[in-house]
Amino acid sequence: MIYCKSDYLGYVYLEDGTLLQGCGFGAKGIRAGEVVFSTAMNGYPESLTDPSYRGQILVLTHPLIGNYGVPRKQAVEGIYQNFESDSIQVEGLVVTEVTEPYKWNSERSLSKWLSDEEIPGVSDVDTRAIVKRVRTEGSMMGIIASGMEIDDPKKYLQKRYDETDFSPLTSPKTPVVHKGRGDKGIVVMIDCGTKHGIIKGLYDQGFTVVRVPCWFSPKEIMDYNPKGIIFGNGPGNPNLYVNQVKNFREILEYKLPTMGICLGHQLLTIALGGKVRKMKFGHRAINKAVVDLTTGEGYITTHNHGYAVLSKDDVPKGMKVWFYNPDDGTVEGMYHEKLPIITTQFHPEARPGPWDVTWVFKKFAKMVESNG
Ligand SMILES: NC(=O)CC[C@H](N)C(=O)O
Repeated sequence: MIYCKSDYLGYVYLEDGTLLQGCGFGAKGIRAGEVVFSTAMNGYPESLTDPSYRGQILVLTHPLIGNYGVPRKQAVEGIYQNFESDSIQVEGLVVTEVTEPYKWNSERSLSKWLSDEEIPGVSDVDTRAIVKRVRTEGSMMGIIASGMEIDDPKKYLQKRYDETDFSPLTSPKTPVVHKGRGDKGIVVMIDCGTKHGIIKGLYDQGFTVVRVPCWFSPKEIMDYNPKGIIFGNGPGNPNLYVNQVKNFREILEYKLPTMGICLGHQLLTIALGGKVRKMKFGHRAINKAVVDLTTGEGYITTHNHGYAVLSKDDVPKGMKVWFYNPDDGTVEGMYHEKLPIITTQFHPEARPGPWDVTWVFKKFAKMVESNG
């Protein structure tokens, strides 16, 4: 019998039959999801609240998680400065060891935060064993159980991650306006589950950012008379966003300066006739290298994606590869030959990673400026 600080056990079950026993922490409960891992050593408040993690059980490879606790939410013009959305988005969290916080601005412990938001956590399992399975077999469904036993795994694994549309859970129901400090005008962000870091990146350029629901029609979007359009990040399989892709095609006809980030990069690829496919286990980290093909420069960037434009063969006509990942050749950004369209698969807003590529927002602002 293992000793658990929490006094209750926890389990992680992988769809290939692997069962790990550890300790439960956070809320008692049982949830299913796609099992994914991130190698980020810090930034768990940002990662856990990133809506792109909806439907996923997150395994963190760094062995000590929780050291700096959970800060109080701070917002400027409705934009969170230290969280990516209102609440925890992951289905569950798996770590090696969960620690008590030692930081002046910590409001509560990681464990308390998970309890408050009814999210189960499991600690004291060999996270390397899980990562090795996922790396060799590919991403798979799994179950996390905290303070509960998994009676019949099949019961929980009916709903498949790849076939589920999570955007109704992560997109705002009505438009949200973040009034800018400058006079750069309005940009509309089509929000299927965006990170607040992206809104901040645009706001810092002086724009008023209007976030609209992911299913808004081109007319409803154009009624704002936007100076630019942003397709943000979001959860799930991009190939399920059929209606949005149809709308995007229509919006592209207006030839406005357009930027796609992560899911937005994928949806723009599909809208323009390219292909987005599932990766074996994805990129989730804050230290992924990308190379800018226009300058030859390399950058260290934040990633969270399980799908991608896998090679230049999948790039749509008219688009050029802008960035690629030197480890596996994934296309990590594109630009249009003639139209003002740029995309990045990585996260230029960085949070919680390095700020090497925040200049992408400046580039977008310049595109808007020169479009008049
Ligand atoms: N961060 C994102 O926007 C992720 C996009 C998509 N859900 C993927 O996993 O590839």
